[in-house]
Amino acid sequence: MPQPWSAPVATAPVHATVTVPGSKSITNRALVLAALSGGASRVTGALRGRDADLMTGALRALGVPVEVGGVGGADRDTVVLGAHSGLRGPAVIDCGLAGTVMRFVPPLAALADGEVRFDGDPRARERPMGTILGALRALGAAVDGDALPFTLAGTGALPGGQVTIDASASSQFVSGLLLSGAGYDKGLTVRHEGRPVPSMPHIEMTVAMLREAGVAVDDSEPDTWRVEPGPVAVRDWAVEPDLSNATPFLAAAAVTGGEVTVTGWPSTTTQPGDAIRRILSDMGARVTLDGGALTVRGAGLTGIDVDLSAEGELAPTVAALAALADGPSVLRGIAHLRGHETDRLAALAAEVNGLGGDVEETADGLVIRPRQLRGGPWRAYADHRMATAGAIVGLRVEGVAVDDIGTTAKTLPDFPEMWARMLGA
Ligand SMILES: O=C(O)C1=C[C@@H](OP(=O)(O)O)[C@@H](O)[C@H](O)C1
Ligand SMILES: C=C(OP(=O)(O)O)C(=O)O
Repeated sequence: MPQPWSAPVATAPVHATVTVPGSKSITNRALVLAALSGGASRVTGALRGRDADLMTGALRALGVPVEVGGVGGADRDTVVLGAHSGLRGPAVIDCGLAGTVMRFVPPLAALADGEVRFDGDPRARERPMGTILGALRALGAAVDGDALPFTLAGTGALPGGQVTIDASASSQFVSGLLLSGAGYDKGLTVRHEGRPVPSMPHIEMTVAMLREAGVAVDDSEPDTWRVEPGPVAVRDWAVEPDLSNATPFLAAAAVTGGEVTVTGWPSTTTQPGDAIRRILSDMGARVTLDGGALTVRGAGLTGIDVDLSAEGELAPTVAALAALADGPSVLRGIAHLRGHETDRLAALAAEVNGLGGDVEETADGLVIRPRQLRGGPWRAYADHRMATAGAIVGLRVEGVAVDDIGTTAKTLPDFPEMWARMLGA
């Protein structure tokens, strides 16, 4: 186990300008679509982090030529994909703990010729997979399990057609199927039946990027998505900064009464992280977006009653803010967080309460009553967002020690250095 990381306390209001790396969600969609196109393409502004490395590793394993860092490594945030004449096995895919790899690559591998074996981190074996593997079987694929590890025996083509799933545990079941659906003989119609699908902006991101790649998608009927069969256009992709990963830095302004600007904020986006503007403003911060610069000025911090079903990724940041606010908060609509990198509802409650807090789990969220917190250990549970939530709390509570800050490398590889720079260290 690495040494615990002593979260730095902000001894003064934080004033900083921060640039965050590329969006995990956009990077990994762009990589899948680029691989499906079969042509040579570039992804610029790409995330360089574990989840993106796992995705490039998966594509390479399936026979796609991939150069990370541009040709010859000259451009750090560029991924160059070479032309290829089809995906092929045998291959072994390491999904790590990346939802985007474990849910986006099997539908792609269903088009490969040969056997593809999938596995991941110990916790990845517990994350929900049965829905998407069942859907692939219904669409004609031979898959031998309902969770990691499993093997998919590809024949180079998939009949496709119509499938009904319950995607209430993860929007990634829908996104994963849609991303590769144009490659199936009959295309693909996915119908959702069950409790509401979480993280809908992520499905909108999938649909928008498919259309940008020339794929015809019909999403006019609620809970139904139709992807027509056809080619995926060969094109280059430019990745937006990761807005969810910007939120711990913006939170630093809110909890210290400081001012933090994040550069490159898109004026329109499908990223759910954009909702931090509304959330921080509802909690009392002043939020302005001016020419791509998003600035948060802290001015008191009130509690909030918020449904995060569309932007569950923000729950750890919002929970950390709420623990430091001056009134109680309720976070709702996030039962599906129990299937994330860790059970985030249990983890947030355990870690804040471990510092003397008062957090109660509900069926679909958290009730957070701010208390005077004391220093102590903060477990990250191999979850990048649990680690950054600990860092936020540590700005105001002396002696918070995050057991594994390195886990931020999933999507924010330089987090400790970025945090120190923000604090002027
Ligand atoms: O499609 C995506 O890129 C993602 C979808 C969401 O998953 P869930 O719907 O499982 O929450 C989100 O939480 C995850 O971080 C990324
Ligand atoms: C849930 C998350 O990740 P994953 O893509 O692994 O599902 C997340 O990043 O908050």
